[in-house]
Amino acid sequence: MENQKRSFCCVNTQKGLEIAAAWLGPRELASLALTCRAMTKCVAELTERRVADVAQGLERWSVPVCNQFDSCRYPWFVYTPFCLLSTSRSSSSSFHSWGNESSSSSSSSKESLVDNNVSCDGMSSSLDLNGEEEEGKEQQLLLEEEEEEEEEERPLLVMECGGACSCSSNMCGFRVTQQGLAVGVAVVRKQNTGWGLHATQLISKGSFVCEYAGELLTTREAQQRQKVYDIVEEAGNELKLLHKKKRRRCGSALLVLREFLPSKQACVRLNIDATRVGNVARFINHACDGGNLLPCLVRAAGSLIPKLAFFARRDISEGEELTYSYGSGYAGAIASKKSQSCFCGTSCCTGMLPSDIT
Ligand SMILES: C[S@@+](CC[C@H](N)C(=O)[O-])C[C@H]1O[C@@H](n2cnc3c(N)ncnc32)[C@H](O)[C@@H]1O
Repeated sequence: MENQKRSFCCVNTQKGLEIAAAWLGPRELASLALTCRAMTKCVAELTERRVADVAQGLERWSVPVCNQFDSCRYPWFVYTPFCLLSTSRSSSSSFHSWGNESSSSSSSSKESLVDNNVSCDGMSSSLDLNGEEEEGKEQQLLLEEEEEEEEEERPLLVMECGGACSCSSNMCGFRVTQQGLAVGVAVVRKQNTGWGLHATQLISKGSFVCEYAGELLTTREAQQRQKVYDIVEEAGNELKLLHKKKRRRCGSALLVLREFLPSKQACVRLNIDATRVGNVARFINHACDGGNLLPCLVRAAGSLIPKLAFFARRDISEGEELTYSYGSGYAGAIASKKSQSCFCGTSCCTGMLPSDIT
């Protein structure tokens, strides 16, 4: 298939040169031919590098791509291991415009956002120190505790050391989500769900997998972008219908993250768009049964903005697809105008993907 594409590209280049021959002199034509050949080589090399490592060398290990299903390449996006401010953000926007859920409660919720006085002592209460039992895994989640609270669907909040702590960022065991992707994964294409993220190693229960990295947007920006994604998707679908091709989703990856007060009232809303700038988490698909990943809010001491991190809900075997529930109460994809069918294949599948229509 790849050879076929390369020869198609060469034929096109040859045709282009034949057409150009009518307009250009022999010297100009020779230099154009050289440029074309160099560009073809460059594109081939770039494609090879993209397939060899989605993370482009920015993670501790490479993330290969596997597509044995069709000839589709994974969507182009800029890789970032961590969240970034939106590139389209105006400089006058303040942090607080990122998403307080209600304008009336703005002052109190702003205060609750800024939590700079968290000490290392406080952190151990929300984390399980497995160091005594298993060497090398200093920080794991107390999953048993989470299971007990599952009925309430309360988000798990993890506190980590950060800029406000005096500990060393390399040595501290309370910074597990701060080093990027923590396990071996591959991006794999499947028939109904498109690209997905699969484990390439055994991941033990409670281990940190990765964070959901992307551009941080204001709610207004997020809503505007989602409208554009919907239009693009609709146009793409119409084109495919016209050419009698199978529908293929554009796979926007805009996620709404909510932090709740103990009263269960949402106080912070973050919009993370991994569609154009993101990390491997943009490939994680939904599963109605909750999947094998547990999304958690992580707050680092001294950092104003919480992040969404995924931990293994149970032992995950090599080759298994990584999934979580988009409708887990505080992390969900922003709604498309049209509802999307779910193909998670679990016994409790509702048939539709959960979405956030706000
Ligand atoms: C964050 S992206 C996940 C990666 C995506 N599969 C891709 O190919 O880029 C979310 C999109 O994946 C698709 N998706 C995720 N989970 C799915 C599921 N269980 N069934 C069908 N489509 C799913 C939907 O199109 C959704 O809008």
